[in-house]
Amino acid sequence: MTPAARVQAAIELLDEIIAAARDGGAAADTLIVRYFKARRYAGSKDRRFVTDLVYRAIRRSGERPASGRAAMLGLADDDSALDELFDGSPYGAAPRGEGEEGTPLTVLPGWIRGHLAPLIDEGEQMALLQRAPLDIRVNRLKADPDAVRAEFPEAVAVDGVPYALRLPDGTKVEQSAAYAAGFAEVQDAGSQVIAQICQTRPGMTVIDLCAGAGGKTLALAAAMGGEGRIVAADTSRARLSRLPDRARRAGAGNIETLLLDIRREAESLSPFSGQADVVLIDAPCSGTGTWRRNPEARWRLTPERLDRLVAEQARILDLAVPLVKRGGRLVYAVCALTDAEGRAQVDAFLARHPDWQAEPISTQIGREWGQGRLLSPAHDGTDGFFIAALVQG
Ligand SMILES: C[S@@+](CC[C@H](N)C(=O)[O-])C[C@H]1O[C@@H](n2cnc3c(N)ncnc32)[C@H](O)[C@@H]1O
Repeated sequence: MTPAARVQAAIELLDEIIAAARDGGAAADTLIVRYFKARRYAGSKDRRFVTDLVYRAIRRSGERPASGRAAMLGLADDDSALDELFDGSPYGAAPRGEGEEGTPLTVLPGWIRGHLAPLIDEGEQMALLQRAPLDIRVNRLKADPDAVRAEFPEAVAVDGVPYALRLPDGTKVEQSAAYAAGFAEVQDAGSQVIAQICQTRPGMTVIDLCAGAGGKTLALAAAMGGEGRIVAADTSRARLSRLPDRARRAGAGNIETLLLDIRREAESLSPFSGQADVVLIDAPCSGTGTWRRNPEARWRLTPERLDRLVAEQARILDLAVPLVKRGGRLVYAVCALTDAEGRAQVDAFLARHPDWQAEPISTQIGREWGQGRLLSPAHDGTDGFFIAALVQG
């Protein structure tokens, strides 16, 4: 493909990604794979070049662009070599029209700013344009950090997160011997902090109520040394079905999965009433804290969707209450930086359940925020999270 044809391909792909974001269609990664499957003439260099252009254009557009062409022209505004490729050559992008404007550089959709925790000021918001680091968690069920570090000599430790290692961007973790042997999992250091805050110990009964594919379940299992019981529950069969294989690879033999029927969760959970030493709610959320990793997700969130998520989080929190045994803890986490999902959500929970209180969280990561802690990309170098530990008074 000529350089100009690559620009045109990026424009076409961005058109598809914009439409999918607007209409709830497939994710950008999926659309990119499909696009190149149907265009076998594109070589690996073409694919890399086009994909890089697409993600650079997505990253600099907090607001959903009007079109793929507008998004690419916006990118070309800051890159004269790219601008010259709008040359009208065969298969290439048409030259810029008189007064034709590109999408302006924005970090976030305008409406979300007023919803973010005030700690996430404009300076902190800029960090959401950067690329996220690549972290792994050493699986202490099978390996020790020194052995894993020997396989990744450029890894650096993450302060306050004992089993986390930060790797150079592009490290092929999933092709490493350490990964194949179950010695390491890819996991953001902030996610590892959530598991730490759960303070799970061998012999406990633990319910991971929104377990997904089990990223945090596996970290909880590692802290339990394989002793005790972990129930990994979720309403998504697709996500939950990935957990048994991951658990086997990690050597975690004490995890059971529980598929929940949405709105009938209480029925399936009733056998665990008053049983759990720890319930973790890693709730469905806006994902604002992970927008560095999923920049296109900024185009999918709407005020209405945010309201629905907040209501669902409150419902799940209330579902968890009867499961926690006397003296047990409920850990609530969202990878979100909005107050409605974090600080205000927990305040509302405590108002609904006056016999519950928040426990101080002892970790050097993050900042105290309301009755919990806020981790942010700018302050902590992790994904953004709000976390609270709740106990019955
Ligand atoms: C943030 S994700 C969990 C990620 C997971 N804990 C991990 O570490 O990889 C939120 C999960 O909540 C699940 N979920 C949504 N509504 C739920 C409900 N009512 N009960 C349980 N799980 C629910 C979603 O299917 C999704 O997997």
